[in-house]
Formats: sequence, C-alpha cells, structure tokens
Amino acid sequence: MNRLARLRVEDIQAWVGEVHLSDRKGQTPYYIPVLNQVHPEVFALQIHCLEGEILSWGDETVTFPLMSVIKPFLLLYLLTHLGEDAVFRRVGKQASSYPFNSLTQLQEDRCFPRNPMINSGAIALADLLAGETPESRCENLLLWLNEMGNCQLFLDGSVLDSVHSYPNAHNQALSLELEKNGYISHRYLALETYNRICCLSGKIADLANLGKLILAAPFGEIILEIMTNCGLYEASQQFALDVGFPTKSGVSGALLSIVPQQGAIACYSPLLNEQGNSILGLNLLTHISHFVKEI
Ligand SMILES: NC(=O)CC[C@H](N)C(=O)O
Repeated sequence: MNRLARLRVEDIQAWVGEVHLSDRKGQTPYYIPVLNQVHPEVFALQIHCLEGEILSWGDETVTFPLMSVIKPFLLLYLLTHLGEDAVFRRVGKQASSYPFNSLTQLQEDRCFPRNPMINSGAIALADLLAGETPESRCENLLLWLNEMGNCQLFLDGSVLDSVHSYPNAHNQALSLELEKNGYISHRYLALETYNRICCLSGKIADLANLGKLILAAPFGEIILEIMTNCGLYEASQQFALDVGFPTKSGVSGALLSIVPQQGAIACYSPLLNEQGNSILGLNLLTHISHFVKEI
C-alpha cells in the first residue's frame, strides 16, 4: 500500500506550523550572495507518488538552484553514459565524516574522492562529462535531464555570477589536489563545469520529477544507496537511522528525498543547519517518515 499517497495538505500545513521561524536558527550561505539574500520564509513542497498523485504546498512558482542536489544526477548521467567501472575508478562510495567541502577528508583519503555527494567527488565526476567547455558540458547534462526527467531546468546566470563573485578557496584547493594526483585532467574545466551544474535551477515540480527519474532509472539502486550513506554529508548516518529515506541536500535549501516504491518528496526552504542541510526540510521528512511507517 502506498502510504505516501495518503498524506494530506492539512498534515503538511500542521507540521510546517509546528516549526516556528524563531525556532529555526538557520543560516544561508554567505559565500553565494544571492542565496544569502533569499527570503528565509520562502517555502515549497511537492510529493509525487508513483501512481500519479501529487501533493503540493507552498510556492509552486519560485525557482531555486539545485546546488548539491545536482550531484546524484551527475552520477546518474555518467553511469548511464560511461558505466560503473569508469565512474567508480574516479570516486568511491564511502560515507564521509567531514563537511562537504573538506580538504582534510580528501587528503586523508590520499586524494581519492570518497563519494560523489561531496564536492571533491562531484568535481572529479564533472571532469568526466562530455564536451570541450564548461558551457557545453553543462548543456549536455541539462538537455539530457530535461528530456529524461520531463522537467524544465535552466541555468540561472544570476546565481552563477554570484558564485563567481566570491572565490571559493575550498573548491579551488580540492580541484588543485585532485589534479596534482591525477584524478582530474583539467582543474579549471572540472571546477567551472561543477560550478555551472550547481546553478541548474527549476521549480519544485521539476525537482520532484527528477526524483521520479532516479526511481525509474537502471542505476537507481546504486544511486539510492549512495544517497542514503552520503547524501547529507556527516549527518547521513543518523538521518538514515531516524528517517531512512535516501535524501540529497543542497546549500540553496533544496532537498530531495525518495520513498522507495512509493514516490519522491521535493522540498525547498533556505535556512540551513551546520551541515548545510535545510532545517525545515529535514523536519518535514521526519514527520513524513513517521506517517509512512505509521508510527
Ligand atoms: N552543499 C552544496 O550545495 C555545495 C554546493 C556549492 N556549489 C559549493 O560548492 O559549495
């Protein structure tokens, strides 16, 4: 039985109300000025069930960049186009215990990126995308996702300008280390491709449709396992115990969660906790998981 399809808008409304803004001592990313200036109360949620029911709450029209939520889709694209061997020669599948942009983690791992959900792993995989330039590489991924996922993602130039306006020393150091150790061939190309794909943006329905794409994809199982173990960085393990849904977060406040055999939950709420995961989003997923498990 699809419990997810039984959720009602009133349930969501009550749970959102429980988490008062004052209780959410969250932050927005200082190093991406347009994301830092976003209204903290903007909110959107959509649940798409496999049988076709859609539950929607909040602003269906707001667009936001996926940021790190693009990472499972970069992985999906490369697994589909290059296969498992090529991909997992460049990146591991191990959970990480440091923040998503940690150089220490990469150095402790002798520069082999630990998983595709942290920045080092995604930068290494961005190096594998087909195309001569960051623009064409990003475009290839964008067109494929829009076709396969039935969505209308676009590159938000204002977010990309904002990313460029503040040099990201962490990502630069990761790229340099990866290049020095032969895990990427062109540090500029890989990092700029990564920056662009993080700025792919859409509405909440696009994010939910992307979730359904993973559920249906031939490599879906592997991706769901990696999302479970690594999708929320160092908070993944506890979340897997508490909630159990494979989930991926981004510093824009985007959050995508998969309920296997049932559907996809897309959420957007910009205030982040210390690990860079949406506070309200995680709270709602906890409520939804209790509902689905009939607790
Ligand atoms: N966690 C994230 O969403 C990180 C993405 C962002 N582009 C960064 O590199 O910092």
